[in-house]
Amino acid sequence: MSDESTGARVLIAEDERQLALLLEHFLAGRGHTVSVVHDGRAALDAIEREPFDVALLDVQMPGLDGIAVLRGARELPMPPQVVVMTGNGTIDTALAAMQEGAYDYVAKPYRMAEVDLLVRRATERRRLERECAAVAAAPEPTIETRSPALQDAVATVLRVARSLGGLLLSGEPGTGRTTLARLAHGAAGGGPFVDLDGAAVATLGAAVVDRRVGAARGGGTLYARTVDALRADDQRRVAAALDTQALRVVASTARAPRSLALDPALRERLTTVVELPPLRERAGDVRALAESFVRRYGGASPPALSDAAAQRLERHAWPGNVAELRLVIEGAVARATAGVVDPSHLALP
Ligand SMILES: Nc1ncnc2c1ncn2[C@@H]1O[C@H](COP(=O)(O)OP(=O)(O)OP(=O)(O)O)[C@@H](O)[C@H]1O
Repeated sequence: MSDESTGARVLIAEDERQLALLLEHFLAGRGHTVSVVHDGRAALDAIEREPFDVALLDVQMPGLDGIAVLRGARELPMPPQVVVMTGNGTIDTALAAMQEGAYDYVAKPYRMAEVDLLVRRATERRRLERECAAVAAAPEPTIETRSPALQDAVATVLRVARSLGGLLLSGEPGTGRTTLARLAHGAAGGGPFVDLDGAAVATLGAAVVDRRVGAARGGGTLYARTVDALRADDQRRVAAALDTQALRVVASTARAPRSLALDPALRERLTTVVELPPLRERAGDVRALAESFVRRYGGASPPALSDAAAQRLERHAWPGNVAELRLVIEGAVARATAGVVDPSHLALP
């Protein structure tokens, strides 16, 4: 990792070659290690290959634009801090980029001193982020549940986690598929956890599949979320990797296994199938999870969950499952007065 004294690893993605050259010279002169690419696809490739601290992305580039590169980068476990360079002075693109997780933006024409300051600040942010990630990596992902069906699902996942091979998690969004995939990975102990979002491959390009599969080699876990959105040939690539590379594939889908149309090569290699029941079918879980989230978000002296609020929560259908419940409780805790969460604090339809 770079710090102030050794400089940062900086990627410049800029299609105006003269400008890219100027930036490169300037930043190298400030002690940074600089790589330059001239289009979005090359930028994303570079970010996937090398752990840059900061990426300066031009918004308008051939192929993928800066925002698409930013999106792709944000999928990686430790993305660089992104500074977006807007060409036409429109603030809208810059704001959109910030919403997508960019660190900051700079409008052309800019002064080199501005870029210098931004790169230094972004590097500092990146250093802090790394330190936080190291701490956050410690707590185990947890599934709290009183539902026998979900308890069985967790037990099955833990049982098969140590062996390499394929696991299919079927459940509505927010039921804990990602959490279970991480649990399986943690139980297996070791190797990287690599996220491949089937729904994002269309934007990121098919090469991303090979790269993510490659990254999970050697005992790692490939989490193929929304696996049914992968094209058939990409599904076959994942299937082939299961035969030839030492990795674990955890695939997830919102579809029920019987209505899931997968390429047969992949389907037959996902030998363990686990169904996660939706929250509305898990008696007792709504209240127990709500109380757990109140404690989690309530700080030093968390409010109490009133009976009326618990009953209101239990009447809701939870289309977004636990993820939705978590957000509702987070908001309610912030709004709670007099140490009690009551129905008026719940933002429910
Ligand atoms: N049974 C559970 N106990 C505690 N926390 C849970 C449980 N199920 C889910 N969560 C939490 O709810 C949130 C959503 O879970 P998760 O991301 O695993 O769901 P998902 O099915 O992968 O949904 P998505 O694909 O939309 O992310 C996470 O913050 C997770 O920690």
